[in-house]
Amino acid sequence: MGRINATELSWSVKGHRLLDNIEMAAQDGKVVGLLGPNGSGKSTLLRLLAGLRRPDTGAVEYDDTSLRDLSRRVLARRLAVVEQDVTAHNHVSVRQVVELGRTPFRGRFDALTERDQQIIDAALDRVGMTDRQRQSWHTLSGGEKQRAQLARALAQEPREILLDEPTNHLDIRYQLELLDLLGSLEVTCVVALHDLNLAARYCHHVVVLDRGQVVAAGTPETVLTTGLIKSVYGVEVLVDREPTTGILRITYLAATAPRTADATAVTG
Ligand SMILES: Nc1ncnc2c1ncn2[C@@H]1O[C@H](COP(=O)(O)OP(=O)(O)OP(=O)(O)O)[C@@H](O)[C@H]1O
Repeated sequence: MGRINATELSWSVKGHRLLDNIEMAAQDGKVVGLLGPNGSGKSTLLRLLAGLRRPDTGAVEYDDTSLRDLSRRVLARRLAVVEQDVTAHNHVSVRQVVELGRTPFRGRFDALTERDQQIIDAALDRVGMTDRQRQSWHTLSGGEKQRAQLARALAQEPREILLDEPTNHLDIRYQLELLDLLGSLEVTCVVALHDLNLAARYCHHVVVLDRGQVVAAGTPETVLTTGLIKSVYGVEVLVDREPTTGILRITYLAATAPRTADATAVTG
C-alpha cells in the first residue's frame, strides 16, 4: 500500500488550463473517488498521477518520492493503471493480456515462472474470468474487457491502482463486486466514477472536480450534499440514508439548467 500526493498540479493544452492547481491525496489502502461532470478533468488528472502527462506546475509523489524520480520500470512495479477505453489488444487471449501484468517483474526473454502463473490464475479468479482465459480478447464484451483489465492490474500486485470509470460497462452485480474487491484489497485506489451512489457507498474519500478545479474534497457524507450536487452537476437531488442499511442514498429529482458558475469550495 502506498500514499499518493498531488500538490499544485496544473496542466494546459493550447492555452486552455484543463487542470488548475489541483491538491489531492490518497492515503494507504483507501479508495478515493474522483467525481465531476463530463469534461471536468478526471481522466486528465489520472494521467498526470500515472506519469503519462507531465504537469506544467506542481508535483505528484508516491510515498515521499516524486514521480520525476521514479523510473518507468520502478513505477510499473508498484502502480497499475486501468484506463477507460482499451482497444489495443487484438489477436491475443485474455490470459495473455493478464500476463502483461507480470512484465515489470521479468527480463525481456524470461519465461513466466510458476509463481507468475499462480498470480495470473488468482487474478483471473478474482474477477470471475477463469473460464474465459483462452477466449480471444477482441471477442469479449465491454464488461468482460473491463474485468480482464482489472485482472491484468491485479497481476501486477500493485501498491496503488488508478482506474478510469471501471464500472461503466459492468452490470450492477459486477459494479458492486468490483468496488467490493477494490475496498478489500490492500491497495490504494484512485477511481474516477460517475455514479454518486457507488461513490457514496464505497469511497473512503471523494474529490470533486469542476472545470479543472477541485471544488470539494472529504468524506462522501460531508461532500455529497444537495447544494454541492446542484451547483456542480445542475441536478436537484434528495440525499438521505437507506433506512435498513444506513447507506448514504442520492435520489435524482430533476436537471436544473444551467449549472451554477462556480461551486462553493468545500474541504475536509
Ligand atoms: N490533449 C487534449 N487536447 C485538448 N483538450 C483536451 C485534451 N485532453 C483533454 N482535453 C479536454 O479537457 C477536458 C477534460 O477532459 P477529461 O477527459 O479529463 O474529462 P473527464 O472528467 O474525464 O470527462 P468524462 O467524464 O467525460 O470522461 C475536456 O474538455 C477535454 O475535451
